[in-house]
Amino acid sequence: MEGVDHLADERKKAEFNVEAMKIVWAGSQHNLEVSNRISKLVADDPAFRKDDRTMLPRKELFKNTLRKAAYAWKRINELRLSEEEASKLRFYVDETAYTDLHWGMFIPAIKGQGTDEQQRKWLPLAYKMQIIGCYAQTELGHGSNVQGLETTATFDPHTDEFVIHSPTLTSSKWWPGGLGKVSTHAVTYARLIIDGKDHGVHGFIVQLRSLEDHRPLPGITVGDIGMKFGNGAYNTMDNGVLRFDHVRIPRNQMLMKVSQVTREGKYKQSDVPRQLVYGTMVYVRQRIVADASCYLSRAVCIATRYSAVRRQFGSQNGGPETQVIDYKTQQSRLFPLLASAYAFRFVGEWLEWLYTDVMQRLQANDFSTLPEAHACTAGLKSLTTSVTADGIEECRKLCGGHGYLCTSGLPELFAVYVPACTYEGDNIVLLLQVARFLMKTVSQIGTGKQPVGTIAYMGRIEHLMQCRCNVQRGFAELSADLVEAAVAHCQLIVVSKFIEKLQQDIPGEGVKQQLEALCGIYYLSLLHKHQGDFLATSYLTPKQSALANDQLRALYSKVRPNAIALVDAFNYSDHFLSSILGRYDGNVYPKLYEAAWKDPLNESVVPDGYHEYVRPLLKQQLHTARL
Ligand SMILES: CCCCCCCC/C=C\CCCCCCC/C=C/C(=O)SCCNC(=O)CCNC(=O)[C@H](O)C(C)(C)COP(=O)(O)OP(=O)(O)OC[C@H]1O[C@@H](n2cnc3c(N)ncnc32)[C@H](O)[C@@H]1OP(=O)(O)O
Ligand SMILES: Cc1cc2nc3c(=O)[nH]c(=O)nc-3n(C[C@H](O)[C@H](O)[C@H](O)COP(=O)(O)OP(=O)(O)OC[C@H]3O[C@@H](n4cnc5c(N)ncnc54)[C@H](O)[C@@H]3O)c2cc1C
Repeated sequence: MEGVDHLADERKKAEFNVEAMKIVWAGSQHNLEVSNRISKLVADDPAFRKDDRTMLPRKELFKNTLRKAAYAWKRINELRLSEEEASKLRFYVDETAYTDLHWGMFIPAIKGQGTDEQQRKWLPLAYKMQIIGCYAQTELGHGSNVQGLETTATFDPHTDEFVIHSPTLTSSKWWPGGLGKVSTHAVTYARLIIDGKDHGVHGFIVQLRSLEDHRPLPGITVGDIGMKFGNGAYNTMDNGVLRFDHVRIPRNQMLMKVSQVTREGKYKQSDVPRQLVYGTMVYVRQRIVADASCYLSRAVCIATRYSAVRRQFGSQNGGPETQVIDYKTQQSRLFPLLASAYAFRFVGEWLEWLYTDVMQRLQANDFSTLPEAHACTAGLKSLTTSVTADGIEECRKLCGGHGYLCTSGLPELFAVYVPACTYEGDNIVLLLQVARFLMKTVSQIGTGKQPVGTIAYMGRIEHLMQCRCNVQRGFAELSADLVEAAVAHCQLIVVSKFIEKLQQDIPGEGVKQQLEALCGIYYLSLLHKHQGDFLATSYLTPKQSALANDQLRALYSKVRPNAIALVDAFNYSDHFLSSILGRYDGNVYPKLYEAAWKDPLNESVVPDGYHEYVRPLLKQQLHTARL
């Protein structure tokens, strides 16, 4: 029935102020107001339609993305949107595009690694989109091992230029988003060679395409790497391949904040750590953590609403069947994900603060917190993206068969999100970085250095103080266990930031109580999952473990009546969710039925191909049957 809220009874059960929770989720009243305004702007504009995305062939899909990106840019300028509003617009348009890399990596790379003079030259062009850039680091042969990149940038003192070259097939740049078909420029990572000496990997601004006719410049071979996983999804992006054949660029196009090459060909290093060349990745990892809660909450919103609509079994005396959300098994799969969405929101806020703090310290030449910032961004990126990708898939299963339909919104959400486990650093490779940081900390505790920040707790673990460890010895052999330790460390950060959030003043009737329940679900479900480890190490007795499980079940019951309101607090419009199962009004069945008839396959009653391929079979069967 149109206009009826099928979830109204569920909404009436809420024991807290949903509007106040919306503010907590958004971060502030101001953020909520901006979100509401921009979300409506996008939802009301037919140019941002996206319900046909999974059905479009690649070329059409890609052209459509170009159209949307250009239109978004036009609206940003017409409406004079601020950076914050423009970023929200990108969020609600909800279509991965070359612009993500231009704004999200190309510009930050120039800002982070370019000198003031380089920034003055390149940033105004990039801000006005008079040049469009990408981040060309990964190659066919190497992604994780950045120091293994093969592209060379050889200094030519006669012409004061670098010669950028791809010496092997495996040195071809491979994967950069926006590179395939759109970017005019790339921040390109290459080995700096001066006078035959290899100075390692550095960033260079290289023009790829003519600003007149968009054709590749001499010496450049560039194109798209082909279709990726899923329909729609990440195929709106032109991930590219790029080869250089002795391409010359002026010396001043090497990004020279961290190290410089003089006119005479002298290599000079600033006082800053060389790891700052990796700074763009730290920035983006932090952004990815902030985004994880958005993707997870979106899937959880769909699965929670549908679980309240869907009924199976349990009818008493001809009454309605049981809502599947009332099954404890459904709750034990769904509610920890709901709790994780909130937990990731708060840890994302904290990581943004940490990143800002580190950047301010770097300005003042204080590099002391850089290793911790690297470990936190790498580890939390790994943890939150893995849980989110698995969580989206779990939400699909929680929606039964209908979750497998594209109109549920979940298949595309999974396909567009799952590469986050790989890009910006493979999740295992990043956890190994955290493990290395933890082992270094242990070795420093042995020398009497007190750990601070997110590793302060290690100073309170008695037996660690007796440990003497060499970071390399046994590291590879024990790496699988060390990765588990790294995950546990990151989970501890998430839990502690959730608890810190609860220590703040949180207005709104019942809001804090709901967050306390979710926080409990978050850490108790982790404890439940890893109870074998806790029991084996005697951190818990079997009795405590059983009590914790009882408490967890009690919290599921506490959250149950509030579940719909807790996902309403994410404040997602139907346009943004793009899911029949997750509709705000819960009017699922008529809409599923209606949508089926819109599938192109149903445009004709007899399908194309029937006469060539089906009818001959049927005729043959008829003939056999007569025999
Ligand atoms: C129009 C409207 C507006 C629109 C607005 C849009 C805004 C969008 C905003 C954001 C969206 C962003 C979109 C994202 C899309 C993502 C697309 C994907 C991009 C990519 O994938 S780019 C490529 C990423 N590649 C990687 O991540 C590679 C992974 N590998 C590495 O990072 C490293 O090589 C390593 C960490 C594995 C290191 O290996 P190795 O041991 O060889 O290390 P070394 O190089 O020798 O260094 C050792 C030393 O350095 C420390 N270290 C390492 N990394 C860092 C770091 N990043 N920062 C600080 N320190 C670092 C390491 O710990 C060692 O230290 P110690 O010697 O132990 O002390
Ligand atoms: C959708 C998408 C977009 C991307 N966009 C960009 C972009 O814009 N710009 C760009 O430069 N790059 C981009 N990339 C590339 C991306 O950054 C790399 O794919 C990523 O860093 C992983 O590197 P790899 O492919 O070399 O994986 P590999 O390192 O080859 O990983 C293969 C396997 O080996 C394991 N492994 C690797 N090293 C170790 C180790 N030391 N110890 C234990 N196990 C290990 C990994 O865990 C993994 O299981 C993108 C990738 C994708 C999928």
